[in-house]
Amino acid sequence: MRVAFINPQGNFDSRDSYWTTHPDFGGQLVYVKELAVAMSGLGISCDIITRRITDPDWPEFAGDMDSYPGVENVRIIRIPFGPEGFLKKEKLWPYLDQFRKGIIDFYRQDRTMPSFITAHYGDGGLVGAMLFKDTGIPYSFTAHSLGAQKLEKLLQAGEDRARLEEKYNFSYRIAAERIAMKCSAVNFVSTSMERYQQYSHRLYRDFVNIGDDSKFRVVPPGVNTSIFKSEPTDLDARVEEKLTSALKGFVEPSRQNLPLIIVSSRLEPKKNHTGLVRAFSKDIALNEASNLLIVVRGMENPYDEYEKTDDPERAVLSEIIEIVRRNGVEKKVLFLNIESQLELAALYRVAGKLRSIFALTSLYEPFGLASIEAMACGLPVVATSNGGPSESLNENGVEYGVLVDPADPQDIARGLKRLINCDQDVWKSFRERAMNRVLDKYTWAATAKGYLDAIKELIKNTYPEPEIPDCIYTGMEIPFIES
Ligand SMILES: O=c1ccn([C@@H]2O[C@H](COP(=O)(O)OP(=O)(O)O[C@H]3O[C@H](CO)[C@@H](O)[C@H](O)[C@H]3O)[C@@H](O)[C@H]2O)c(=O)[nH]1
Ligand SMILES: O=P(O)(O)OC[C@H]1O[C@](O)(CO)[C@@H](O)[C@@H]1O
Repeated sequence: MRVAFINPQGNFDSRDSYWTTHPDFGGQLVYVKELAVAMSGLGISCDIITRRITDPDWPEFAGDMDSYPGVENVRIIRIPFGPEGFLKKEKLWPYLDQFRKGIIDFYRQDRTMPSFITAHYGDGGLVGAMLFKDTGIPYSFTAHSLGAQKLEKLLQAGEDRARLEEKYNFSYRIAAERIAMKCSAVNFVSTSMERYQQYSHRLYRDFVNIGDDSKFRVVPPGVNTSIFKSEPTDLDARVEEKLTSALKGFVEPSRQNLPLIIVSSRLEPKKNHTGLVRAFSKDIALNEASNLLIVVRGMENPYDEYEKTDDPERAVLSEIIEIVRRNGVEKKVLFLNIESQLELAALYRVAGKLRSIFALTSLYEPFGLASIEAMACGLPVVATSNGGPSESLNENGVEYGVLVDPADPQDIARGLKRLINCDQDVWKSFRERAMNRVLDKYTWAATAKGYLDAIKELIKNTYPEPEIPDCIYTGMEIPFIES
């Protein structure tokens, strides 16, 4: 059986380039690669179909085809569409019909055809629906993140609706998501709260029935336990040196053995680095007892390198540095340039020796692979209560991590202090529970099986012609969606 994975954003290559260096290279890439690799291990031919990017700054995405070393049965197929050059995900909407045509041409020439399509994010979901209309091949929709929650939380944080539209094109995104979830054979969700809470948002209410069991499958994602594990690797010593030198550079000698609060997320406003930094900076008991380590990519000392700019990643960084300076905590907040998931995992293990913790205090987090990866390496986690962590860190009254309200700096500080100030035994029991939780519940092999069980069942069914508005083929006249 052949399964296609539709990801218009591009960004897949054999070396996982930029996974850590750009805000457009996030969890969806990790999810799709790991799922395809695990499914191929079950004998399925997997095609990751994505954008071909002709851009001297992004040479890794220029070829038609690619693959992962040592992995059979997974093809990365790149289809050119839109103008030349790298485009951020928010700018792809007008060109998706070209992508659809390119995919169909590819399969005609290749003389193969997928039996099933998995479509990812709103843009992939829209293309899945178009392909279904053209070919009758059923598709699943995996949202990864739905626009409504991101829009809502950014508005609550004080952002302006029209500015948000300009930057994120929410109207296109939400219209695409509505079509994607309506016409799919099934919607894969990472938690049942994603089904009942995220899909029940009023902006989706008329497009999907969350009470319809046949439309949803809860399939949790996984952690690559050959990378994220508690056993040390050869890399740990090098990362320990890197951490020690950063501590020496940023932090006073008397504070270099304090526990670290580690944050490692895309530098994106919804990840709420600023809320975390504010909470840390203002709570003296907290910042006397710990240092805050912010993982960055491609820069050694943001204190020297930052500047006021429109680039969103740099803008988040500028805000962080302003809060730190305003509160006089420069000697308690350090940055570390981490270049791969292997280094990230090593950092978590090495930091564990200082009794450190991991923080993910996003305004809204649909699932949050980052937190379960840190848990797999033995770090207790403090995470947002908005979204997936409320399910992954809590089940049947057992706490696998500490949940906090990301909109309330005092609550963030409370959650952090609970793990920073606790007895060694309490920290250890959080660590043990966290590691076991991941091994029991979050493996990519289980994710692949969950997808395949559903797919096998679905391809037996026949599907009605979907009602897809023709405007999706023509640059889309999408109404401005009010919040
Ligand atoms: O220095 C870094 C920092 C991050 N990552 C990776 O980037 C991924 C980040 O994923 P996640 O924490 O899930 O965040 P997003 O990028 O925002 O991913 C979206 O898609 C994910 C998969 O569906 C969901 O878990 C998220 O909630 C959703 O926001 C993780 O695998 C990290 O290991 C690195 O490789 N290196
Ligand atoms: O921040 P948003 O718009 O909710 O999008 C999350 C998505 O962004 C990415 O992180 C990068 O494009 C995807 O991997 C992920 O699915």
